[in-house]
Amino acid sequence: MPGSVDELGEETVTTVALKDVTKVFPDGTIAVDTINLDVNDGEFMVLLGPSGCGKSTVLRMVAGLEDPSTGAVMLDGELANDLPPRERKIAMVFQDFALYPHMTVGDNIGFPLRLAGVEPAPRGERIQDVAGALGIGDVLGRKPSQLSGGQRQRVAMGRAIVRRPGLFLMDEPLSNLDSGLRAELRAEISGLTRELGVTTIYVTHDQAEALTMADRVAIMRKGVLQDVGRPRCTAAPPPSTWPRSSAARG
Ligand SMILES: Nc1ncnc2c1ncn2[C@@H]1O[C@H](COP(=O)(O)OP(=O)(O)OP(=O)(O)O)[C@@H](O)[C@H]1O
Repeated sequence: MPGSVDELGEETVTTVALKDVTKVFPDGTIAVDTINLDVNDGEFMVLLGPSGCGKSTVLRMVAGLEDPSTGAVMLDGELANDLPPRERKIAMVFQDFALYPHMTVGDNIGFPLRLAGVEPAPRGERIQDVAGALGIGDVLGRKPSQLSGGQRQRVAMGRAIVRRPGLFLMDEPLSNLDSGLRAELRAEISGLTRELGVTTIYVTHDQAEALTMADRVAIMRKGVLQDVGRPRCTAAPPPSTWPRSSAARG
């Protein structure tokens, strides 16, 4: 099944399926144990669990930064286990986002477009659009060192979405920010990804973050997927009250 086509005419990925995916590191650590998970087109899926439960390893396998030991990573219905990261057409934002310090904000955001050979005029327009949507349109001429932490994180997001990816992976992107800013950016991220219709997998250990942002939450513990479900619309319930699937383990 083909993915969608981005505005540069390239195919992008919009669905992910993990089939019996296990990751055992060379030292014997079982980081991920027989996980099955489908992420649908346009869905905001949150992977939630305590530190060390294997969330990042799942994300890294989807990105192609780790190979599964066994099982299949499917992108748009096709086996992607052997596909190198840059051929996966996926955008990523990590906790330790790295901006290019010598470039302005505008050049940082526009860098993926420059690499793709997009002409300066349409590139500038697209940078303006993305920066406007992220509320950083007035700092495009600054260097990253002249920005606040929240602004830097917005630039990293802008750089990731500027090519309108079909799939967006985020690993604890807000964990270095203070709580007020985290709440603000949470709303922005979920609003923006929905507006763009981009399929998103978002990793966090923060339950409030998961419940406020997710279409569905996948709860992990000790490498095992314990449950997948929709957060309630009303006040956030504690995890113990969540309906448990018959397949739940551990
Ligand atoms: N390269 C590696 N070699 C050996 N063990 C590893 C390696 N990378 C991760 N692990 C182990 O795999 C397990 C899962 O790690 P992972 O980073 O996926 O967890 P996490 O849920 O994302 O944690 P955190 O929220 O702290 O980032 C942990 O026990 C970790 O120590």
